[in-house]
Amino acid sequence: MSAGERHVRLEVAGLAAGYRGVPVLRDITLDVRAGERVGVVGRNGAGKTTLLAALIGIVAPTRGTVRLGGHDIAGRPPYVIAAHGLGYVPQGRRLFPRLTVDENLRLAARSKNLPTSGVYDYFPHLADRRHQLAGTLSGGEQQLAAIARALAGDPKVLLLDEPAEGLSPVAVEGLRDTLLAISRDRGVGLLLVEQNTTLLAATVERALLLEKGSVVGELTAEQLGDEQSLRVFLSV
Ligand SMILES: Nc1ncnc2c1ncn2[C@@H]1O[C@H](COP(=O)(O)OP(=O)(O)OP(=O)(O)O)[C@@H](O)[C@H]1O
Repeated sequence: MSAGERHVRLEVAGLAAGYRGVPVLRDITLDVRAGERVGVVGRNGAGKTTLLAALIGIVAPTRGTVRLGGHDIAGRPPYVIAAHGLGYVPQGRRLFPRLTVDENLRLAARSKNLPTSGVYDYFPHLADRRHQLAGTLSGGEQQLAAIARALAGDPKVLLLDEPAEGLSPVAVEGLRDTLLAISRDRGVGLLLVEQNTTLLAATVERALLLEKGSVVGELTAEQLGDEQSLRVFLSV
């Protein structure tokens, strides 16, 4: 890997997408630098999940460009986009419940022939449970396993869809520490869709405000630290 590839930036311009001809994303432009932690906030139905789905190739963009490390990946199949270095932690985790933690990770690592061992450095608790069926883990453990699985594919930028959903405050703290460590140590950029204001405020450096499929503003770290005004933006 060249030094350039280690510092991969996600650049999105004029992205539009929808479902069966109904537009949802209208004109999305955003940028995530190497190691940068960016949030995406917005009310229910604003298009947050659709944005991540369009970036990873699950929903086909109808317009715009998505560049990762200079490669245009818009509209490519998800496995090609993942191979370029975009990782995805979907809402609801979507682990294979009847496979072990380790089997889940090895599936993700296989396409790149990567070892999974280094990933466990960030998840010592999971290392102890690597031979346990993923479906038998607690909610917090499953969330960490879903992130570990994405990390096993060696992403340069990681998309996360509401990882704090359903987690206890203690589990959210663990999640925060893990995300900060991944971004700091590996230079992985994060694009975090999240309604949990505690996790957002503690994790991201800025957040894009999505409304009706467009980015209408940006919240600074200072605004993110003010949970009360953040709740107003999210109307939660
Ligand atoms: N599979 C789908 N088929 C058709 N329409 C969809 C589909 N998924 C989402 N939509 C519609 O797209 C719009 C944006 O939904 P999306 O799930 O991206 O929003 P969101 O901001 O992630 O919302 P939430 O916070 O509730 O998860 C909504 O109007 C939704 O009804």
